[in-house]
Amino acid sequence: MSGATATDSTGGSALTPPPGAETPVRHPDAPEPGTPLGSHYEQCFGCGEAQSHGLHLEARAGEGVGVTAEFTVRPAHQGAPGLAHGGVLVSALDETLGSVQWLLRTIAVTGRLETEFVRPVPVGTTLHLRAHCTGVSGRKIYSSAEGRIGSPDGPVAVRARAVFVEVQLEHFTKNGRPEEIKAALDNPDQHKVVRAFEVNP
Ligand SMILES: CCCCCCCC/C=C\CCCCCCCC(=O)SCCNC(=O)CCNC(=O)[C@H](O)C(C)(C)COP(=O)(O)OP(=O)(O)OC[C@H]1O[C@@H](n2cnc3c(N)ncnc32)[C@H](O)[C@@H]1OP(=O)(O)O
Repeated sequence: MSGATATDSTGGSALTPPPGAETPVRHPDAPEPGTPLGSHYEQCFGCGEAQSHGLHLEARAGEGVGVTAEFTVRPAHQGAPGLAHGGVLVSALDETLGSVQWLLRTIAVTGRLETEFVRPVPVGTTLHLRAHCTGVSGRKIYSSAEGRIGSPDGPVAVRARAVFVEVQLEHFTKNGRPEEIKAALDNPDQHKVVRAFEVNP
């Protein structure tokens, strides 16, 4: 197997766009670079402003099909004493990579996500994240991300690559728990988000 490219059940290279993948195109109505993207769902663990247990990650539109985000590691995020839990860092990367959909105006969920932990991230650190789309192939959206310590030019602490798979709104209405689905559909702000993704609720 030496030198072979890792493959998966999809038959292709897992995390890099396959030959013939389309170059991602920023949607003409995507928010201007620097615009805060807000939350796609107020109870989201990654970005929800009403989620008291969440990461409260704040993402902004970047250049091209990219985003930037900040996440500050709090004591509740520890794995080892004084250091961020790896799974929490993966969540922050997942959320940042997911935010790229705002620029494509597509709803997609994480299919695969690979993370490289380059350095430990102490509690109190603000992680400066950026992510961009690297290719689109059918319903598969390929993207990559990195997180830097303390500033956008700080040392790299984490890197990730992912494949998101485009879904319809029914993905959530059919699979989610009825009480949260109802509350979300009753919330006018949620409808605005869905419209921003060009999906009919
Ligand atoms: C009520 C109101 C709600 C409002 C909400 C609206 C706003 C929301 C906005 C944005 C939401 C984003 C939320 C962000 C949160 C952060 C991101 C997360 O953490 S998401 C959670 C973790 N992920 C999952 O829970 C996925 C669980 N998995 C699945 O549901 C399925 O497996 C899914 C959808 C990923 C694929 O299932 P299939 O049946 O649709 O897929 P098939 O038709 O077989 O494949 C389509 C293509 O995708 C590839 N594919 C399928 N699964 C793949 C995978 N796991 N990895 C890579 N490729 C995969 C296949 O090979 C195929 O490719 P070929 O067309 O043949 O080239």
